[in-house]
Amino acid sequence: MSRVLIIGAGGVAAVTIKKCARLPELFDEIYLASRTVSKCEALQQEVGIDRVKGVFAVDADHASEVVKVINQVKPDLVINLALPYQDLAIMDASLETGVHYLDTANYEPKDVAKFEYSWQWAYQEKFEKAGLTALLGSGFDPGVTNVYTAYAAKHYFDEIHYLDIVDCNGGDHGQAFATNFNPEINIREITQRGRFFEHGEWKETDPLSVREDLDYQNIGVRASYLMFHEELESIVKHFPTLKRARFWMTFGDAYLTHLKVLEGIGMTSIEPIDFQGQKIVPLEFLKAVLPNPGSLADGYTGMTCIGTYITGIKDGKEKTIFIYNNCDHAACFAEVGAQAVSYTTGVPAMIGASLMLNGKWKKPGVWNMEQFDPDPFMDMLNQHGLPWHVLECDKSPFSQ
Ligand SMILES: NC(=O)c1ccc[n+]([C@@H]2O[C@H](COP(=O)([O-])OP(=O)(O)OC[C@H]3O[C@@H](n4cnc5c(N)ncnc54)[C@H](O)[C@@H]3O)[C@@H](O)[C@H]2O)c1
Ligand SMILES: N[C@@H](CCCCN[C@@H](CCC(=O)O)C(=O)O)C(=O)O
Repeated sequence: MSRVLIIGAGGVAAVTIKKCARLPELFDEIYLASRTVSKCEALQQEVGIDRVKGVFAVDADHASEVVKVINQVKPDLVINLALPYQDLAIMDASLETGVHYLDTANYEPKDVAKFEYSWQWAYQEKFEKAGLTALLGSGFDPGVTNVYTAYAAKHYFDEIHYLDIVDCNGGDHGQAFATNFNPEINIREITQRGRFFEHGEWKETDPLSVREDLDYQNIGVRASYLMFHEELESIVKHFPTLKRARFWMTFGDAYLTHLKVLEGIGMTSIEPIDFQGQKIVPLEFLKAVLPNPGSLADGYTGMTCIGTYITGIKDGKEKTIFIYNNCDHAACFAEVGAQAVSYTTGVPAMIGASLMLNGKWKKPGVWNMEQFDPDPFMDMLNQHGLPWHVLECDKSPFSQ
């Protein structure tokens, strides 16, 4: 019998909770806590009070508040689906109360747009000594892309050398400009300098300055831009044979034009400004005027295609494979009332939690997804709405 506490009640949490609720043999008691308790109540109504046993208001910026909720619920596992700013406070609370931990995005300090694993990896010894498991980045990217890499290394190669993760949202939500997950986190990520790993060192590029036109399965050719994404950091550490690792995301011209204008006029800044006698952060204000990502789901058409190209050596010969998933926005809406970006994150969070609860992915310490056996995770992706495919490629599709 397992009891889980989910923290956060946004787009991703709404998918995870619905998926967990369908597996009573693993998630027999589900509790939900978030800053705004009315959002938790709405989800409880939707999913059913028999499955979501209790809801709580919590400010997860403070470990002491999370500890209070954990002590009331006494869960086996905390699933952190709030924002990256809360990761450390929730990890501290998990340690204090002796509860396992899972998240989907690595820690980022609110006042510096910088995300890296150093802060969370520093908890390794504490979790190990406490006999607790912390699973980091159980979304799609990071998450499934790490598992794809581990699966390829295990089943397709003797040694992997080149990795390119590609993330295409080929969908149309009909809005002039909107982000598909938390706008503040999304825009902070996209506007950073690009970074990739080559021959043992990290190299930087100007933001979105390197482009490849790539052909995505069931979508077509899309402009794809080199960016830094957090899974690169853990994957190059855990697969030291990699000579190069890069991440690419697609953006349309209209999206980039809006972003350029917003940046140009200072609306993406995280530096507080004075506004009518009050301090406000322009990016937080922008978040308030942009559509709520969850609201995009109704009427969203098209698909995402996220995958990993891997080139390496098998039996002395070089080869390239592409492992990917297509996820259809409208099908996600029909199934759980969400769009595909929330769905592709929320389902892997449920799968990571399942494997922790059934003991297949349980080991004291702090772990990235690629450090566990990929096979049970890959099986569950096929069973729970994110089927994957492996293409053997004649050659790598990248021109650089
Ligand atoms: N790995 C991936 O593939 C991937 C992809 C998309 C999003 N994500 C991550 O998923 C997480 C959730 O994204 P989302 O789109 O659902 O965001 P969202 O903004 O829709 O939801 C976040 C939720 O957290 C709550 N929250 C915020 N601050 C809080 C606090 N201090 N205390 C308690 N609750 C708080 C909000 O009220 C909201 O309910 C984010 O960390 C995001 O970075 C990961
Ligand atoms: N899985 C991604 C989700 C973000 C997709 C971002 N692409 C933009 C492109 C929009 C456009 O070109 O119109 C999007 O918001 O979908 C992640 O991990 O960050």
